[in-house]
Amino acid sequence: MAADTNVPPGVVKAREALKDVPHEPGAKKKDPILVADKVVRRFGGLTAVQVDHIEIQRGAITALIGPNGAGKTTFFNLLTGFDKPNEGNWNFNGSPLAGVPPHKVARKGMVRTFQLTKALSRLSVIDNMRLGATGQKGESFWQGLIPALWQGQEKEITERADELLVRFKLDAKREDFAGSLSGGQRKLLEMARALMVQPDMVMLDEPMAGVNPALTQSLLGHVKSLREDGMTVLFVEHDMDMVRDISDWVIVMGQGQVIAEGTPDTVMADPRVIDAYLGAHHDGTAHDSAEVAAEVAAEAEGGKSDE
Ligand SMILES: Nc1ncnc2c1ncn2[C@@H]1O[C@H](COP(=O)(O)OP(=O)(O)OP(=O)(O)O)[C@@H](O)[C@H]1O
Repeated sequence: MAADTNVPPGVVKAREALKDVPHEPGAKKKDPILVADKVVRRFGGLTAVQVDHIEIQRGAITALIGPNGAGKTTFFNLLTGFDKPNEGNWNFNGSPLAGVPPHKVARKGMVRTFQLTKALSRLSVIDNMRLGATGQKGESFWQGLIPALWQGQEKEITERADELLVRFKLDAKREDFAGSLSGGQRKLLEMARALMVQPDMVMLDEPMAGVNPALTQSLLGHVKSLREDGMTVLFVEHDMDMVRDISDWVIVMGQGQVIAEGTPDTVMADPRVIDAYLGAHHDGTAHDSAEVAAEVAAEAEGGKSDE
């Protein structure tokens, strides 16, 4: 069979790496960049995360989906050092990361995006980018500590920031307050900021939330370009169109656990996944599967306008 010359090399590589991976929770990958075991996070009596085993394929785009309250954000926070687990271990690029603080996690090459907070909104776009070079979320950290960290590398950091602003078409907004950007431009800034540390893996928290349709394609294009640049992407998203469009692999969480894994089409047709969404949102009345699938799709659509 002739190779499809229109498929970008990053996509071919990711598909090849995942083609024989079984579609089951905790499936082993050919070349995992991240491997986590027995990660548990409890809040009082509630077990928010209880992930037995998870592997993320290097160079692929993996979506982490699941109904509200499934534990996706908590799991992201644990992996990136912003929260501490009750139990569990994980390795990134072969080095253990449990207990490592966020800025060190970022320097090891794993970085997550953050929604722009109030403090960050009051900084200019270029200052947000410079702050991204520390792998820090910002907040109280930026005031005192940053200038010291910048000494000697300020020029290099600013040059990289400016290059990224051009790539993400935010250069005209360089001096504007980040708070003045539109929803979509904020998402672009969040992504550009994360790239300041030159990561191997980027974790995106709801990259499409609040994005106007005019910027949707541009955002999707930027996420796909990360894969073409050899980066691994793990993202949490409720927008099922986006999940279907850009993911090589989908991992589904339900009640803190991984309940399904596979390619987007397999996962979205999986009765366990449909049940998990219905269990979280509906009264449990029996439906036939076509009706249920339509409801899940409608919920995903509705979820978008709620954000
Ligand atoms: N700091 C906290 N204190 C107490 N409970 C928490 C805390 N953070 C999360 N939880 C609870 O843990 C569970 C998992 O929440 P989490 O936000 O991780 O889910 P999610 O899958 O990201 O949901 P969503 O899609 O709505 O963002 C929820 O029941 C939530 O109420």
